[in-house]
Amino acid sequence: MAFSMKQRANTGLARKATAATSRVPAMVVRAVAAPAPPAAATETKNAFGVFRLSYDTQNEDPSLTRSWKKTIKVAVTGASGNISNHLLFMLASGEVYGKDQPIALQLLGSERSKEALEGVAMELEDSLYPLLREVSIGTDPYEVFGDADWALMIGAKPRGPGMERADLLQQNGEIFQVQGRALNESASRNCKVIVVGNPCNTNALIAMENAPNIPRKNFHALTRLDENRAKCQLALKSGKFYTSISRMAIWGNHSTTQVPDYVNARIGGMPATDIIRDMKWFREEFTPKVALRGGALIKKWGRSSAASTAVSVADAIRSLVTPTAPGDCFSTGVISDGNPYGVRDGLIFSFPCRSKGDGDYEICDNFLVDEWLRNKIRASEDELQKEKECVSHLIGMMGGACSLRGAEDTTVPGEV
Ligand SMILES: NC(=O)c1ccc[n+]([C@@H]2O[C@H](COP(=O)([O-])OP(=O)(O)OC[C@H]3O[C@@H](n4cnc5c(N)ncnc54)[C@H](O)[C@@H]3O)[C@@H](O)[C@H]2O)c1
Repeated sequence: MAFSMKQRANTGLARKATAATSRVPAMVVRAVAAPAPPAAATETKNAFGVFRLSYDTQNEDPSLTRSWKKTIKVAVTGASGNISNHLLFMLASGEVYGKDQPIALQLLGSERSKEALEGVAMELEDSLYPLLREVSIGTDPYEVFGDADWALMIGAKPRGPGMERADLLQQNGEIFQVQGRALNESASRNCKVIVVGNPCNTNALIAMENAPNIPRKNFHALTRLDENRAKCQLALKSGKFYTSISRMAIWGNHSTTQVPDYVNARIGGMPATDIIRDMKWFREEFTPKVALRGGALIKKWGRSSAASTAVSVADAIRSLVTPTAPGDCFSTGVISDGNPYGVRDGLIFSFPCRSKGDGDYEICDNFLVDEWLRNKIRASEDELQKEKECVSHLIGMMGGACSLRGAEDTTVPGEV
């Protein structure tokens, strides 16, 4: 296989970075705004495009590439972190977007993870994936999101000792404000965005509100891991294989207020409650087990889920690029505007959704919401509203007061 590794042209970088500077972010400004001393200029130059791997398609066997689609650009943040360490190789292998879908990976890291990011690029190069047409790395989101068709936003800071949820919302919220603006400026106008970094619902809201040029519908918060965990518990309890489980929806926030919906779940096409005839188990074991699964894993393993999270990101993408089976659904946190369940507008809220496989989706409108479900959904909605008020200054909203300070912590310990 022929390929070449090229240093990126400096002129293009300088042009874009300067344009970005005039528009805001501290991250970018630091790198290029002021008349920079020579050392800083060199650093900026090297911070992006150290690796740019492009295969020479001219001399390739056309029988291999003739049926391939147009290359898509996938930006990934937190690209040298634990989740990405699994996900990037799944993306490059073709098992997510399809075996006829070439991709370009555009990887964003933080200043601290620059070296590690180079290591990731080297690993990708050495893996010789034919569908991986290009790898580029950087620390400037305006550059890295350039023309991205997908943005998988995984990078976030972990919660430090003694840090409250409100502090985490602020700290990571600022990252998503900057990156939302960068998406707005640089990404494809129909970029699909999946936010993984926690607190993912509110981070997705912040990114969305800072990216008015991209449709609000295109922003997702990852709740697919919660769905997969719920399916696993139903499979274990019923003794049926997980592929027989359908309509397993997660409602609300990716926190312990999330609502794994056993009311509408099916096992082998039958209501789950007809197969597992134990309402006490559903309410007192199933529901908390799913919501607290992340914390339980950390206790056993000493770190938060990475491989299963990567699998769930892959599942979330596949759910958007392949048609949903008739009657089934997938869970994803999306904008609540105009939803059929009376959840207030303006929140990123997990709903049961379905897709035609064109990258878009609609919220399923035929889920039964009984009183138990309604009360749980309302509690998660209230929590998301409070989170929104805590970050009002990051989304151009006036007058929000953060009532989460000192409140009960509903985030799985160690998950953020
Ligand atoms: N939604 C979910 O279901 C789910 C599940 C598991 C983990 N998570 C969250 O995913 C996030 C990542 O988890 P991980 O295990 O990969 O963490 P990690 O600490 O291994 O990796 C995070 C990476 O992000 C980078 N980073 C930090 N700030 C950045 C910025 N401003 N721009 C770009 N990169 C930046 C860090 O340098 C680090 O390499 C965490 O917030 C975690 O809580 C979400």
